[in-house]
Amino acid sequence: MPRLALSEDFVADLISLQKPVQKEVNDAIQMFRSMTVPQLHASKGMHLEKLTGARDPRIRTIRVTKFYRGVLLAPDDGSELFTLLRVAPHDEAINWACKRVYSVNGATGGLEVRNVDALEQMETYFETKAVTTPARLFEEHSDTVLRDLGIDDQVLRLARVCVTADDLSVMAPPMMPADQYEVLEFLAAKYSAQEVWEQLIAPRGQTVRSAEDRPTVTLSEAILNTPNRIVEVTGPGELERILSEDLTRWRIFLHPAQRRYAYHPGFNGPAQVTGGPGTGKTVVALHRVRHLLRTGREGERILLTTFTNAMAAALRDNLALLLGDADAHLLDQVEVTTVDSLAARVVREARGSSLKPLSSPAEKSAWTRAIAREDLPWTERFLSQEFRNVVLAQGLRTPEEYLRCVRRGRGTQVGRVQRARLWRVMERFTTDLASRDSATYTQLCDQAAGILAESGPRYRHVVVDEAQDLHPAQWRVLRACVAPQSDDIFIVGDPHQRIYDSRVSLRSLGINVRGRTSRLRINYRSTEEILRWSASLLDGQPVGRLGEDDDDDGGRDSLRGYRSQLHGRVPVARGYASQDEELRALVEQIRTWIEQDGVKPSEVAVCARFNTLVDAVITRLRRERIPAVAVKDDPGPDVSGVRVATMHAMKGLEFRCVAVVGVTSSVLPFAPQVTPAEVDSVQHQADLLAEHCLLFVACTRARDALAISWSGERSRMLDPVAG
Ligand SMILES: Nc1ncnc2c1ncn2[C@@H]1O[C@H](COP(=O)(O)OP(=O)(O)OP(=O)(O)O)[C@@H](O)[C@H]1O
Repeated sequence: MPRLALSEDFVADLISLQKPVQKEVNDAIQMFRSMTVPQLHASKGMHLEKLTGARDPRIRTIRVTKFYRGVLLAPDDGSELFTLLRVAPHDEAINWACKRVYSVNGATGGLEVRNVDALEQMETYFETKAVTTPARLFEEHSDTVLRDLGIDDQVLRLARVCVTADDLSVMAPPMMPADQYEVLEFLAAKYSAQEVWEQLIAPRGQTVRSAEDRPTVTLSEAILNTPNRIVEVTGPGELERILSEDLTRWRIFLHPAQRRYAYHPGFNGPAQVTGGPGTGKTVVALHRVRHLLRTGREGERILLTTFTNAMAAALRDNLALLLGDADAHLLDQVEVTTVDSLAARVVREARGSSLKPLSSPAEKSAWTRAIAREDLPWTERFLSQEFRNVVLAQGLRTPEEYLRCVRRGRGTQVGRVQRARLWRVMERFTTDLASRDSATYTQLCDQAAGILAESGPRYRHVVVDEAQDLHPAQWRVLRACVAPQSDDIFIVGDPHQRIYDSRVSLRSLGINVRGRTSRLRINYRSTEEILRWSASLLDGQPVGRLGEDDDDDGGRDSLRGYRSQLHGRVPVARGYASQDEELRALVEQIRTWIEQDGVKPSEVAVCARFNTLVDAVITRLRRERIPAVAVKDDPGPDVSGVRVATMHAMKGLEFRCVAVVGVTSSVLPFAPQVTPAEVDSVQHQADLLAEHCLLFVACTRARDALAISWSGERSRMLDPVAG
């Protein structure tokens, strides 16, 4: 019987087909699998055909419907493993198939494809273009070094005529083989050959450094070496699972960098994956949960946390999708929640009744009460930050501890006498709240961490999404939930998306990820144009590493090597004389997206800094007969209408088109949110950075199109992009 594998491109084609055609494809595949190889070749129905003019002699087509053809790679290594490469209308399939050549990457041993016709044209073009330029992009690397990294003859010739990184990007996949392109991209970004080896080749299991010494890899071995782009159909239910209607690519094909951590056989302690927006960190977290469930013991419990209840609901749905029917019974072993909800429950169970979490305005009033009748030099904001960022962050319990502590992350000096006064005010604040059966969320976490530390761990594994915004008290809850052991905590997050004021030294909290960290660099969500544009909003901003505050080595994170393989329009940034004009232009923009570009209203989002503008946008859109809904009302996926939200509420979401409105100097940065430098210079920097990150988060939600606007004076935060 022939064996069958499906390529990523085939799966993408299949997803885009109408249901009846999908069914016909499914039927054809079933028929294919039920025949022997000789029957297959003889079958009139299948019409397995060699193509005249195909550049790769192993390429065949089969008949799927009257109009559609499947493109196959037939084995030439004595195996019976066929790979379905595409399914497309007849002419398109033939045209595509004739130009492709499949080969085995010399370093990764994976199967790769190129558009050989297009690359040959590029060779002629760049050879002529480069004649007058002696300096070449890869001149510091010898042919041997490039070959050892998997670069083959044709790609080597092309690499030698590249003068700039832009020359290389013209030949991005699907034109150039993806693994080889990635190597060249890293070298062009000034990674050394050694770093490229360590980051791209060694993780694929290659141990032999020299290309000359490596054994030959057969076609079927190469197919099985490419789980990031090809999946073999194994058991009888497997095909149905792959073809199921909820099919999405992230469930099947992981980038090697994603797979390496998601399916790591076992970390000897906490592990961490970072990466810019859209690099698939949540996807990795979900696959890690699946791996832990499949390899763990029966009944072992897993805690999967994220930042908001809406995100927890989405994570739960996606986990159920990933597990599918086959592993659905494992879902009961996973609790998906926010750390705050978990903490509130732990406290409620311990007290026998719940504490009411305090809203921000109620907290401000409580501080006002605590300082009433005293002539103190501190504002409510200063007190609230001191309580949250020093007392609760360090879990201080007594005035003596507070007197002795190092006030990490605070830029003001506070002497002994002042500390004693501050402690009294904070004590009054907590007593007042306790008498009202109320507490801030951070207090709840602080209490829950204490309760859990005494009662002992409750889970075998903890997996944390959106880790960048967790407060030390929340980390203590997580640390106490699971005993220190192998695979105890798996963390994913992006310090460039830190929009709440939480600086943490994970090491000091007993979560040491040293030697078990990885970074993702390919963005699967947005176009390269949106990515570059958004990343430059953070140019020069001092973004610290995830989980390291200034007391660690204070190193900086960076978006180096962060990129997308998708391309589209450059974002538009435009100012207007009045808000009315700005909203009129917004309506026009949304109409263009929906009516001309065919985008569904629910795939369009508008976001603003505050709810007042969110409400104004909704009213305006509805007045113009464009359906609009507020994200905070939690519209399900079936509700139509443009999504409108504050920038904070955009965290973790994604849309095809995003408009960010009201980006004026008065709201970004928002002065009341930024501690004046003279009050606390360290806090000032942290607050300003959070404002920059907020705009960055909003912009990086866009997949295909991004429009930014303002009325009146433009925010200075747009200076790097708007000229
Ligand atoms: N291997 C993959 N193949 C195809 N699509 C992927 C892959 N990994 C992630 N994606 C898609 O990329 C998008 C972003 O993924 P995800 O939300 O996991 O990224 P993230 O890094 O958590 O993003 P953010 O930090 O911006 O919230 C999603 O649409 C996801 O389905």
